[in-house]
Formats: sequence, structure tokens, C-alpha cells
Amino acid sequence: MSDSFEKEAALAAASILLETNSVHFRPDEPFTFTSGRKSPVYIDCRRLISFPRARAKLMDLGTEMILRRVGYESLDAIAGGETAGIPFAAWIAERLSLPMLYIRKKPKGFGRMAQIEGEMKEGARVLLVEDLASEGTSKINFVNAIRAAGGQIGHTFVVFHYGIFPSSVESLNAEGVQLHGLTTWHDVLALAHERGSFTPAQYQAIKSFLDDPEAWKAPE
Ligand SMILES: O=P(O)(O)OC[C@H]1O[C@H](OP(=O)(O)OP(=O)(O)O)[C@H](O)[C@@H]1O
Ligand SMILES: O=C(O)c1cc(=O)[nH]c(=O)[nH]1
Repeated sequence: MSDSFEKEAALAAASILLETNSVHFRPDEPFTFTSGRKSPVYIDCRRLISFPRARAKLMDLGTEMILRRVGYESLDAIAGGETAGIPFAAWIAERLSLPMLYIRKKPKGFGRMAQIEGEMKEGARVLLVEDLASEGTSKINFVNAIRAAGGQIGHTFVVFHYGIFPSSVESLNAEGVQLHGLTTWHDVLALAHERGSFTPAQYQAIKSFLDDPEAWKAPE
């Protein structure tokens, strides 16, 4: 983290995720990611919508991060990724006084057959907003949809970025898209350790997954 704003943002977001019980650890019954990967940990950012003070703080920080990193006059629309990205995109669009869109995972199979909902002008500079990035698979799908519909995209914002899968940043960078996240697993784990949120055994197990997710094996 480069400056005091970024440090404050990372700490506040990590603290909110812990306080709202959005951080899950379940080694005996692993979670399945969108990519198909099995994992003993899962972050449920969808819960955040039910906590008005926490979500307002996160959206204030997110808006500030976007203004600092992307700019004040460099975006024409804010697009939420179906499903979890949609409410966050709405709150950020409101704060930035920009039009909002949402992007379906797949084109709707009937009606207009649209994948992008809302009015996206040809060449619009779109920010993709999502709740979270793990391996980046869903982001690439949404980026392709924005481009196929005539939009431009160079930035995506998430509340939480795993920060342990280099492929997430690399695959987006290869598409010319920068990923901006408020906080990562490194921030959450450090704060959880400081607060004693996990037992020493849980802490070690989570750390060993985060240090080397490829080596982690789900129980038979
Ligand atoms: O693959 P990544 O780009 O790293 O992001 C992981 C995605 O997985 C989750 O969505 P999920 O597919 O579970 O759908 P949902 O938003 O409809 O719950 C989450 O909301 C992210 O969008
Ligand atoms: O990769 C995913 O699908 C994923 C991971 C995670 O921790 N939380 C989530 O909502 N999705």
C-alpha cells in the first residue's frame, strides 16, 4: 500500500469484513469458487449490503480510490457485474453522478437478448464494479461483454481482492484493465491475527492456504 489513504482504506475494509462476519473458514467442507477451485476460505461481500453504516464507509472509500486512481473526468458510466456487483455499482454511480449499467453473466435468452442493461453510448468509458476478485475469471467475461457492446474499459473496482492469485491481475492487465481493490487477504489475515479472530490452528491453516493455494488439498 503506497500512502496513508490506501492504508486506511485497506484497514477499514478488512475491519468491516471481519465485523460483519463476511470472512468464512470451513476446511472440512470446502467452498467452490466460480472458477471451480475448492477452497477452505470464502469472503461473502454480499452480506455487506445489509449493513448501512459499513457499506456507506466502503463506498466512500471506493469512490475516493476511483477518483485518485482513475481520475475525475475519465469515466462515462459505472457498470455492475451480475449479481453481487450490482448494488455496489449503484452506490458508486450515485456518488460519482454517473450513469449506471449492469452486465449479465450471459445474454438474456429472450426479449432484447441483451447482456448489458441500461444505456451504454458507443465508446463510453466504463468502470466495471464488482464485489470481489479471486482469480479474475468473471471480470474477463464482463470486460468482453462491455467491449462487444461498443464500450471502452480500462479499470475495474472491487471491495475485496484475494491478492494471492497473480493470474487475476495478469489476465486483466493483458486485456489492458487495471484492478483496484480496497483490501486483500493479506490485510484481513493480519488484522484477524492482531484481534485474535482465529485460533492459532485456524490462523496457520488459513495462512498455509493463502501462501500456496495450489498445494492445498480438500479432505477426501
Ligand atoms: O472470478 P473473479 O472475477 O475473480 O470473481 C469472483 C466472482 O465470484 C463471485 O460471483 P459468483 O459467480 O458467485 O456470482 P454472483 O455474483 O451472482 O453471486 C463474486 O461475486 C465475483 O464476482
Ligand atoms: O471465486 C469465487 O467465486 C469467490 C470467492 C470468494 O471468496 N467469495 C465469493 O463470493 N466468490
